[in-house]
Amino acid sequence: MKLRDLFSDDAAIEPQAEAVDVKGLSVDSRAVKPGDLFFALAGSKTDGSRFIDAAIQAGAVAIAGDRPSQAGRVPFVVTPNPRRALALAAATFYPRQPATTAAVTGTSGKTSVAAFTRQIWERLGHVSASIGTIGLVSPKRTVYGSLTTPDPIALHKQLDEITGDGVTHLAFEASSHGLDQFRLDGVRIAAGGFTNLSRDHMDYHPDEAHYLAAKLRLFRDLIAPDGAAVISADHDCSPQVIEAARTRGLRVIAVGGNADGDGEGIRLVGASVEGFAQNLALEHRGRNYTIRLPLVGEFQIENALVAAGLAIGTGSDPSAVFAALEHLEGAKGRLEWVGEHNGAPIFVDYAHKPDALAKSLQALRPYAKRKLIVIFGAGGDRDAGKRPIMGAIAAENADQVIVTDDNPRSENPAAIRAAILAAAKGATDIGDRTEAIKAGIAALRPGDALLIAGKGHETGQIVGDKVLPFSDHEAVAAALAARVV
Ligand SMILES: CC(=O)N[C@H]1[C@@H](OP(=O)(O)OP(=O)(O)OC[C@H]2O[C@@H](n3ccc(=O)[nH]c3=O)[C@H](O)[C@@H]2O)O[C@H](CO)[C@@H](O)[C@@H]1O[C@H](C)C(=O)N[C@@H](C)C(=O)N[C@H](CCC(=O)O)C(=O)O
Ligand SMILES: Nc1ncnc2c1ncn2[C@@H]1O[C@H](COP(=O)(O)OP(=O)(O)OP(=O)(O)O)[C@@H](O)[C@H]1O
Ligand SMILES: N[C@H](CCC[C@H](N)C(=O)O)C(=O)O
Ligand SMILES: [Mg+2]
Repeated sequence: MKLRDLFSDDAAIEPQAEAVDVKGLSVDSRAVKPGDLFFALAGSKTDGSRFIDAAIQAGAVAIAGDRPSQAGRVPFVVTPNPRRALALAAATFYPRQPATTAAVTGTSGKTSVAAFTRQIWERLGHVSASIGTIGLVSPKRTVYGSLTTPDPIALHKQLDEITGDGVTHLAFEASSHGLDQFRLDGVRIAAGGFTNLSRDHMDYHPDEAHYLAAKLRLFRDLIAPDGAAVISADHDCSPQVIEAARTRGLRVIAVGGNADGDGEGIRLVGASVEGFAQNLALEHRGRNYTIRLPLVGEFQIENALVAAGLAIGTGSDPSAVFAALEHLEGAKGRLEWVGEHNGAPIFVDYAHKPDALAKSLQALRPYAKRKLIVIFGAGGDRDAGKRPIMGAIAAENADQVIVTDDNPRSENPAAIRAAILAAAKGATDIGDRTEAIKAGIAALRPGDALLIAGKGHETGQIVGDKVLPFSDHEAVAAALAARVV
């Protein structure tokens, strides 16, 4: 592809460089291949412009960045926002995208909403995929991904491939990092969803306002002008998100108890727990629906309604969409029942931030007639401020707390646990997660319930720079099978 064709008019390209043939795109000098266009990006740890020489040495035929460089040996494209230019170039270079794409943002629930939206579309007969924290899930390929919102090159390569596979419908997660770093600016988004907002990623965003502003980019800048915005209406921040969507002229579908059931909204009229399912009464366009949602956890109602809204907002028939909710399966490790001991259920959940931990403990309270036990930790090299907050939430919402390790990374694991324990009176400290799980299960008596929080679908324990194989699912299965409990 010609260099000129990869940029919009705001990029300055010397006329003699316009026809340079670009064979690939790269943002990492260590991954540059001959023929690549290298984007020099200012990052959080270093600055890509320091690696321009290395990129040229590796075969880069052109460089793009916001400051002209002395590199001189290959053409340099000056563009005011290189990260956004990269996203648009990636969309041009890998041109195919599923015809219908929905994105979801919010502090919690993105992975679940993306999975639910894919399942609803699938049931309605569309070839569907989802991309996010648990990777790419599509009929022809399932690929683990390390980022919630992949970088634009990986993202558009994947969109192009799955479209070639026949995928027509895609739901994907828009993380605040992804939005802030313009990773998804090249995607044609027909509908965007918003779940909720609470403390997260305070190691990246300077404050909550910056965090919310990143999320609002989905509605302010990215959804197609004739697209839909599906917004959970039950939070303090909901009016602000709805306002942003209305200002853009998007079709707003509010969902939840505060939504308007007479019109576009999906109103939650009532909900009751029945075993491991919930019965919902809904109203949409003045019609009433009764649904059995086969999922544990009040928060899954919000996720299911946002997913339903995304399907309706992209043209699916409401009654078929609501009927599909009766078949939803939770995403792996999201308040997932993984076994029982002495008749007490054991759940694995990905709650690794304060609000999620509170919500999942509250969701399990109805299943613990006696004691609710929780095992959790906090990641190293991540927001340290959340540790005591999570400790206090566990102490308040559970009857027995075991603090353990969850990806200590470069930090001292005992120090992370100590920060949690300081706010969790009476908690037990068991660093080794396998031992903690054994102890939690051994403590179970009839009428109890156990929550193992923080790792969800993860299959490794990150200690230092090593990823040691570990899964909560396997640790539970091993403890139950070995009858050590
Ligand atoms: C903090 C963050 O978001 N970092 C992301 C960002 O890296 P960066 O640009 O800040 O990297 P940097 O190390 O400062 O380097 C700057 C530039 O120099 C380049 N470089 C660097 C060294 C070298 O030798 N040569 C070279 O060319 C780098 O490739 C980069 O382009 O852009 C990179 C490319 O897109 C991402 O891989 C990287 O994600 C890192 C690995 C990461 O851990 N991100 C996490 C925090 C993240 O994005 N999480 C969110 C949210 C999770 C959730 O809530 O679910 C996600 O979407 O996954
Ligand atoms: N709507 C919700 N409200 C509050 N908590 C939720 C909600 N949905 C999920 N959770 C909690 O958050 C955890 C993560 O859920 P999920 O993976 O769907 O969200 P996410 O936004 O993708 O999270 P992440 O950013 O970590 O990938 C769940 O295991 C549960 O504890
Ligand atoms: N068990 C994990 C969760 C990480 C979730 C990820 N989305 C992030 O915060 O970057 C940890 O704390 O290491
Ligand atoms: Mg996710």
